[in-house]
Order: sequence, then C-alpha cells, then structure tokens
Amino acid sequence: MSDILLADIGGTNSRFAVVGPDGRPDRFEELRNDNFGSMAEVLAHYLDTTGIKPQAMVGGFAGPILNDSVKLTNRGWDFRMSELKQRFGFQAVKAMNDFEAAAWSLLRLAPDDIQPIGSVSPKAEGARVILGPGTGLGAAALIDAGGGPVVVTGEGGNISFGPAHDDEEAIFARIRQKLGFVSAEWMLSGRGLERLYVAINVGIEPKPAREITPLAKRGDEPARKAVAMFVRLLGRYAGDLALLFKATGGVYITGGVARRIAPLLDAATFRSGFETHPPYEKFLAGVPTTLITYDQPGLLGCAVVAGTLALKN
Ligand SMILES: Nc1ncnc2c1ncn2[C@@H]1O[C@H](COP(=O)(O)OP(=O)(O)OP(=O)(O)O)[C@@H](O)[C@H]1O
Repeated sequence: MSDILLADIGGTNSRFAVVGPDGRPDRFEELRNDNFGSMAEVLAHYLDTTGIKPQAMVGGFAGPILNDSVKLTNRGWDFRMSELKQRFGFQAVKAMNDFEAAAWSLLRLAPDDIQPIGSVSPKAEGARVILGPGTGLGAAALIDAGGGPVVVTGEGGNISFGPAHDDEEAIFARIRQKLGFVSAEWMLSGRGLERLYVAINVGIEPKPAREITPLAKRGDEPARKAVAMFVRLLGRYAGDLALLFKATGGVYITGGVARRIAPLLDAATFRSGFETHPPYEKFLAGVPTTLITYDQPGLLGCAVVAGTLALKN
C-alpha cells in the first residue's frame, strides 16, 4: 500500500505511473481519453488493470485548477480532487497544471534525458524555463526564490504572436485572416504546424502534422519549409520567455511536436530565432537551450512533488 500514483492528464491522452524504487516513474501506461467518459473512469481502468492500490495521487492536468476543481481545456471533463480522493481511498491528493509538473522535472533530469540545442554549456544557476508544443503550447519557469525552488505558471502559451522578418509578414497575415488573431499556441502546436504548412505553401492540400514531419524528413520541400519556419518561431518564442524570466539557467523544450521534429530541429535555425532580439543578442547568446528527449517529464515532475507529500506508513 505504499505506492504513489502519478498522473499526467492531457486533452488527448492520460498517462499514469507510480513512483519507482529510483524515485522515477515506473509501471507507465498511456490511455486514450476517447475510450473513457470521465477522469474517474480512466483512473479506475489503470488501477484495475495494474492491480496497484496507491495511497496518494499527484497529478498534472492540462487545464485550469481552482482549489479542488480541475477542468481540462481540450476535453469536457471537470472533477474535484476530493471526489477522487474519496472514491479511490487516497490519503492525499495534489493537483497541478501540467506544465507546473513538467517544470519540477528540471530538478531530476539526467544527462541521458536531454540533448543540447546549440553549443552554450548548461549552467547550474538562474531561472530555468520549460515550454512545450503539443496539442497546445505550455510554459512555466522554475525559479529559486531564496527559500528553495518555486514554479511559476500562467497562460504563457496564449500570448499574442507576430511577424519579425519580411518573409514572415504574409504567412502571419494569412493565418490572421483566417482566425482573426494569432497567438503563440496557434502557431506552435500540432495544429500550428498544419497552419504554417498551408500558409507558407499557398494552395497546397492541408495535411495532419503527423504526415508533415515524415514528409520533411524525406526532403519534401513544402513540408521542409513549414518545419523550418516552425523551428525558427519556436526559437523566437523560447528567446522571449528567456527574456521574460531572465532565464540564465536555460530554456528546456518538451512536448510531443518538439520530440517528433527533433531530427529536423536545426540548431542554427533555432538559435538564430532565439538570439535575434535587439538589444539583447548578447544576453541570449549566453543562454543554453536544451531539448528534453525523456518522453514523460510531466510524470517525472509529479514524482519530484510526490517526494514532498507527508504520508503515514
Ligand atoms: N509526427 C508528428 N510530427 C509533428 N506533430 C505531430 C506528429 N504526430 C503528432 N503530432 C502532433 O502532436 C500533438 C500532440 O502532442 P502531444 O503528444 O504532446 O500531446 P499532448 O499535447 O500531451 O496531448 P494531450 O496532453 O492532450 O494528450 C498533436 O497536435 C499532433 O498533431
């Protein structure tokens, strides 16, 4: 009865694990939310099929959390943590935003979990930012506020976004004409890559993101252009967040789209987007950027937080 359940609940998928003997996620399972009607149902399925009887739960959720209430942005599920606590007999429950959870993982990432983007050596000091394009765009910062690290989250994925170079003007204008507005998330997400593909290659047949990346890998020019612009804009956004938090500790990139385009993530293109920001080129040139190759930073962050729960044996 000593397991602590870890949960990373997105709009599309729910991922579960327990804290393993090494303090990292163990007994991992990913379930498609479409196959379940509620948070309690998907959780019951994981517990029934694994036979695990956890004494506590720590979860990261893709949506706003207000005290005890959790609401998933891209899935019509809302529920109370106290209901889960009662139904599953947990001694303690802790709910966080999914990017808050991911930010805590920065304390526990091993060298094998990361890959540098560019050649700036990682530094141990200073604020660190994590951001990730997936279904949406999440962002958070891990800051040492004097009494130990704290995570700052908000809706940073939804800040407005605009062109900064001549060759971006028409692309942004086409997307704005369709949507009436452009936010960072509307460009830097799976849907964003799809939008870039049609906005750059006028008249082309739309394609899902999962087809654009393989095409780009095979050298298809329209797909390659879309991915290259995505990487440039991701670098720009990462640089903006580095400025916002004065992130001398570095910017870490996660998210399903980033991991999938990793082989195409040209460091020079990314760093040029990151550093081209007068008058802060020099500051940004000293900030390391890193891709998180470990695929479950949300669960790893929940494991970090699980270590802070006070539980009876
Ligand atoms: N090969 C690919 N290349 C680029 N993007 C892809 C590829 N395959 C899937 N995607 C995009 O990845 C996004 C899903 O990302 P991710 O796996 O991080 O899910 P997520 O954001 O965690 O979702 P959720 O949290 O809602 O389960 C979708 O928008 C999808 O279109």
